[in-house]
Amino acid sequence: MRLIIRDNAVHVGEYIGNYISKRINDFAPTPEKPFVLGLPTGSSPIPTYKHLIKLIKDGKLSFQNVVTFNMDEYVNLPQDHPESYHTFMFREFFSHIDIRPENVNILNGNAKDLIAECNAYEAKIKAYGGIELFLGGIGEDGHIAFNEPGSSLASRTRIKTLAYDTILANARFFNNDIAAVPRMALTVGVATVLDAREVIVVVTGQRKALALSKAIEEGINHLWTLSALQMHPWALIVVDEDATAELHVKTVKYFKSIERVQDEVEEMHAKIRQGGLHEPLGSME
Ligand SMILES: N[C@@H]1[C@@H](O)[C@H](O)[C@@H](COP(=O)(O)O)O[C@@H]1O
Repeated sequence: MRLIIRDNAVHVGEYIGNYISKRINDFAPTPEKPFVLGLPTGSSPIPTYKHLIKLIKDGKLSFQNVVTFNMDEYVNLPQDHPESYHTFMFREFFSHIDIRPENVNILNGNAKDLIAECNAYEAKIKAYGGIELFLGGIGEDGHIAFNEPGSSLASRTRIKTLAYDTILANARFFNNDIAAVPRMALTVGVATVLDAREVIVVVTGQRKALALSKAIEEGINHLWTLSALQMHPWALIVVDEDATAELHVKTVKYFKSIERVQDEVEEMHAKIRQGGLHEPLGSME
């Protein structure tokens, strides 16, 4: 695992946006071989979406041959509700870029058969040959997607009851009315995320600092589901200075020191990928 630290949330967004852009451009996707990208909602990825939109508008990147799978969606919230993740994704990202609508995949929280919906989502990801890069965010309790504390680390796409902490945290999007926040969501599982060939997680703000330290300085634990990333061979967490507040100075210094050789390692892997080898060599760190 690598940890990249930037001054603030905007610089985090620029870093991740540039990183994703380079990965897509190096992959050179085509309609037959699209780049499959997993995406999150939440306020943390907004600077990344803003930067990707800029790169696309500047002609440096295209989403014509990118297929996306979103992480989660509320259950029983109308698709056109201002706080549905469908609405969020089109408002913050998709309606500003050149993605084909048929390449956008978001779980349908209003499906008649929610279990069939989740199983079909997993099957569709598999049919595309898996996710190349999954971008994620975390909740204050360390959840990734909606994999709340106690989620199985082997979990797949399924229905989840939201933790009270998450309902409280998300009430800000529903006029601070706790009763208006959906109680359930459909979410990809921890194992669905770990199956991606590469995972990048954005963590910004001091309110995420405890979750970050639990996830990277302690052992793998289902109470902090982000910690499962320790099992992934190609994981990157990009954070701002505020999010490092609970980390040991030694941890911060270590990750800053290994960033110095990162460009060299990246170049080497880009060459390998261009040579047709899509499996990373060993692990990133
Ligand atoms: N299901 C989403 C998560 O995928 C997201 O990571 C989290 C953080 O949101 P924010 O970035 O606004 O703190 O919100 C929700 O719980």
